[in-house]
Amino acid sequence: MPAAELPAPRTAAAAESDSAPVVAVDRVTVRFGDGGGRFRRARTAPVDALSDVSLTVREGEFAVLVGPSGCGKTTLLRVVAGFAQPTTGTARVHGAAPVPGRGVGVVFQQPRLFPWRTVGGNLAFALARHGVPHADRAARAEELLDRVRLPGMSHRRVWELSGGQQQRVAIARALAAEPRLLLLDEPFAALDALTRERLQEEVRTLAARTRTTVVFVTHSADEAVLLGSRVLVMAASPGRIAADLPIPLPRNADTDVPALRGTAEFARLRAELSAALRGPAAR
Ligand SMILES: Nc1ncnc2c1ncn2[C@@H]1O[C@H](COP(=O)(O)OP(=O)(O)OP(=O)(O)O)[C@@H](O)[C@H]1O
Repeated sequence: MPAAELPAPRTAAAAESDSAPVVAVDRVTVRFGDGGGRFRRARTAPVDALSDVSLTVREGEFAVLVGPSGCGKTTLLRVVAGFAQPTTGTARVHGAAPVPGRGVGVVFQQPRLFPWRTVGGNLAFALARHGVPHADRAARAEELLDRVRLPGMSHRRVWELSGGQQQRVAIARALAAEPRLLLLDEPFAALDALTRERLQEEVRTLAARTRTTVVFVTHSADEAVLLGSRVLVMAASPGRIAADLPIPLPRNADTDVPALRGTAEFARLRAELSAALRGPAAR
């Protein structure tokens, strides 16, 4: 579809600028290694994985963190999830210090499912932790599988599924707790190119339909532009946010996502992001 035929975009700026902050990261520094090892040779210089990072993600935004290896993307996501504590500064999710698993769904590069349980068993475990009564869990698991396009797969064993199907189950498990915030750390990096494209399209549509706030980590500029309502370019040594690019592509539940990849606007934004990744601020 040529860019001229695209429906008017509901841009990040227009739709989310006045919505409530879901994530508020304020002047966060994370320093690993204090150089205080007991033996001189074991001492290493401290690493500022993040230095003075501030970030606000508002309700309904799809924020993508992109940047070179070691620039602190995973560390920032772990701080927001409550898995890592800032050395200085504060992180807040819905106004409170983040507690792992509370109101936040997390998806990692590897699906990390229980291999001895069925697909339904994996989802039932997550639903139980979320307080869903036993009698309701099978029906809820089926609903979740519908949402990730795996209907009727509840009785399958995890090892019977492809990598892409396992990652869909991991996404369904993250959705089990009805999170208002979804954090994804390179969830498609281990998948083949076609599966990856399909899952990108599904996650984009799912987020648009449910208006879930998302923070997504990737190395891929294509993935960042396709998925994000906004892309945060990070740079290393020390880890920091070097640029914040709005992505004014259409984001509705019925947007034809595959067609977006072929538009002139997508190509323009992709070039803009590449320039930002190579630019002086990102070095
Ligand atoms: N637990 C740790 N102890 C010491 N250093 C760490 C630890 N975790 C991360 N680091 C360092 O912090 C920096 C940022 O790491 P992080 O994993 O956040 O980067 P990243 O951008 O996610 O990298 P990648 O894209 O390769 O996954 C790196 O220099 C890394 O070596």
